[in-house]
Amino acid sequence: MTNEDILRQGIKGFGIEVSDQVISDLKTYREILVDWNQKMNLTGIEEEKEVFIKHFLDSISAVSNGYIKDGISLIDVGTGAGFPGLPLKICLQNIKLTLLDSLNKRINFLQEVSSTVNLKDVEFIHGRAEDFGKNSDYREQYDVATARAVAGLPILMEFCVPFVKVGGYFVCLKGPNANLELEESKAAMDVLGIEFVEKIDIELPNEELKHNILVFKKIKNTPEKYPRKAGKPAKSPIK
Ligand SMILES: C[S@@+](CC[C@H](N)C(=O)[O-])C[C@H]1O[C@@H](n2cnc3c(N)ncnc32)[C@H](O)[C@@H]1O
Repeated sequence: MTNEDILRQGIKGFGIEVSDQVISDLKTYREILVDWNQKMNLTGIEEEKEVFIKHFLDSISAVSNGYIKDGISLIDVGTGAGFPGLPLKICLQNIKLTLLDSLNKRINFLQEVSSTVNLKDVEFIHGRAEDFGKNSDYREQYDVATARAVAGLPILMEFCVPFVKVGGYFVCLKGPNANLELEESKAAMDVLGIEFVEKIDIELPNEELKHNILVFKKIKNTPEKYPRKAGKPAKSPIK
């Protein structure tokens, strides 16, 4: 199977129609990623097949069970080189996407990819989740918040949940320790106003490591006190 076949079939396996344009846009994304990675640290992997599976298919797997779909508003917190937000947007072009990261160089990269592949309705924010989660233009404005590889779960909840509307979802991509992290996050869930919905096991082609998606539903408004000031959630996670 060619790398392109792996990508195409993988996306179809998550229930998404794949046009030639989507494949071509993802290939362009990888080329810009490899190019900019020579000048700044964006990713540890560059090889085409690895990027397709570990970055693109892993990101797109977040559509599983339908919480992320065309037309919703989504904020990707600590998006780095755009994962999972940007591959999701390339596949589902009517998502209203906000990409947030505290490193400005990464934001410049994301703008370059988005304009090259002609994405509409993407907002780029250079800043910390703790600051923007207090800003009324962003607070409780999103159908879904996502995050991958940003922080331990209780910290991540404090970063992400303030952005989600009541009735919306926090969809979090996690590795093999998801169950343990979930156990450690009970207090944060209570305080921030979410309930656990489900853990989805994800299988990716040629991948031995288990990936999980944890889904939480927002059931009440997050108290004004949260998120606490920048640095505080990581220093003393809610317990
Ligand atoms: C390990 S990278 C992961 C990037 C991407 N989500 C991925 O899966 O490849 C973590 C990213 O989170 C960002 N980050 C960490 N803490 C943050 C915060 N409090 N607010 C915003 N971004 C943050 C970092 O700048 C970095 O780009």
